[in-house]
Amino acid sequence: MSRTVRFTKGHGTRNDFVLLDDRDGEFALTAAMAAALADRRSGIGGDGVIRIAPTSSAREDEVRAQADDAAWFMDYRNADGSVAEMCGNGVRVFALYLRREGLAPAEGFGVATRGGVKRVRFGGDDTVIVDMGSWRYEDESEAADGMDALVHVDGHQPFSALRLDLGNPHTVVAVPPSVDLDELDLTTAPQVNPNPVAGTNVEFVKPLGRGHIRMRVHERGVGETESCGTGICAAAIATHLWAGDLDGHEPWIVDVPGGRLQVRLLPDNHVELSGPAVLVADGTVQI
Ligand SMILES: N[C@@H](CCC[C@H](N)C(=O)O)C(=O)O
Repeated sequence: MSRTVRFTKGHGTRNDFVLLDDRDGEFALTAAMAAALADRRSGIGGDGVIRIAPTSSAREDEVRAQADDAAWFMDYRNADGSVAEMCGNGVRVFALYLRREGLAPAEGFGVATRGGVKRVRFGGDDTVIVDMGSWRYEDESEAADGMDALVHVDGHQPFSALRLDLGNPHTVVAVPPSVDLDELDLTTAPQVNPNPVAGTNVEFVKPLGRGHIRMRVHERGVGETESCGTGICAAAIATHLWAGDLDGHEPWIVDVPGGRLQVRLLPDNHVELSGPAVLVADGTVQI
């Protein structure tokens, strides 16, 4: 059965999403539906597709359990249709949509995700600030010297990297001074060792100055994107760990091809992401 659904196209530093308004919790976002909508030629186009649904209507028990803290669930799928636990840019666009529609308090609120409840608030000029929760090492025992993986990109010696969990998996590469970040071929997925069973997002980082880095990212389930909020947080955390104590130099500034975001490292391993979100267009689509 096909149905007509309201959609909004939005982006956060050019990491773009198709938002589907399912405020009554009436349909499921399938892999095929997400991939078709995200297709840039035959669909609407996006790095991901987000269904906006009441948390109480979620199929997953762990998500429904968040309903007391977060009325709305960000049901996220990558452009290839795969499910992701969390999306740092997506949650900011999602929050802006809820505010515009009057579905959530303008002063801030919790958003339910597969990676737990994320608290959002608004700055000026459609800046959305999100407490991404607490990060952890993928494997703390392996990460003693700040590196616990190797990443292979065509034409280069393997790069050392650190695996971090921001709700979703990340592998952050410290790009050596001899390698030009812009020259890396990210048209195919970098090979990561140890091989991550559930896949990983891979961030390539260069320092620009104290508390300031530049990053490119290859997203799991998408390919190279112009920005990735969880990846930006992972990159700032990894660089902070590699650099040692940089107290007094927060927030971190992270430049990506799609723009600039800020990251604050908070107590209890919490990390806060802040940057612009934009709602571009509204329409309806048959699904
Ligand atoms: N673009 C997102 C991350 C989206 C999910 C990711 N591709 C995954 O599969 O984990 C962000 O802004 O964080």
